[in-house]
Amino acid sequence: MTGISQREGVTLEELKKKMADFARERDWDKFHSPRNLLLALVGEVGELSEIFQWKGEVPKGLPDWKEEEKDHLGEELSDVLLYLVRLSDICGVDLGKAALRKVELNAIKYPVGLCKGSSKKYTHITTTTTTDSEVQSNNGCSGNV
Ligand SMILES: Nc1ccn([C@H]2C[C@H](O)[C@@H](COP(=O)(O)OP(=O)(O)OP(=O)(O)O)O2)c(=O)n1
Repeated sequence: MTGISQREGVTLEELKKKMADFARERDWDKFHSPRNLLLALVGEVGELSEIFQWKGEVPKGLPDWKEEEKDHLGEELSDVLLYLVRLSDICGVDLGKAALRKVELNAIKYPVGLCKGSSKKYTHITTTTTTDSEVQSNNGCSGNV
């Protein structure tokens, strides 16, 4: 069977349709209510967290993980994504559009000139007038939190 899993890329729109077909074919639309989907999503986030639980910090790329462990991680990440896509659809939210808009809003909230190198919350960013050299030395956010 040639499915989307064999392809290089996939769109949120395709995933949305796959999930809608999956539910309709099983007569599961009645179960896919906003609240049920939210709880299912949170449950899957819990399963995702379990994979990392007690491991301490792990290096990016997970170089020491076995293939089976990475496959399992991919499955749990996918469950989270699929329920998120389905929840958005059922709530009538265009997730792709909403996410792009949010990225733009984030960029306004966290201007590079004030936040570079700092992980401070936007509510703690110094907005008082500073000289250019002050901005360069502390980026308006004094140190990481
Ligand atoms: N009512 C349901 C049940 C399942 N799924 C889909 C979305 C998820 O991708 C996956 C979740 O299936 P399970 O509830 O069986 O959870 P797991 O796949 O995580 O299995 P397990 O809990 O054994 O790890 O199936 C769905 O859309 N609607």
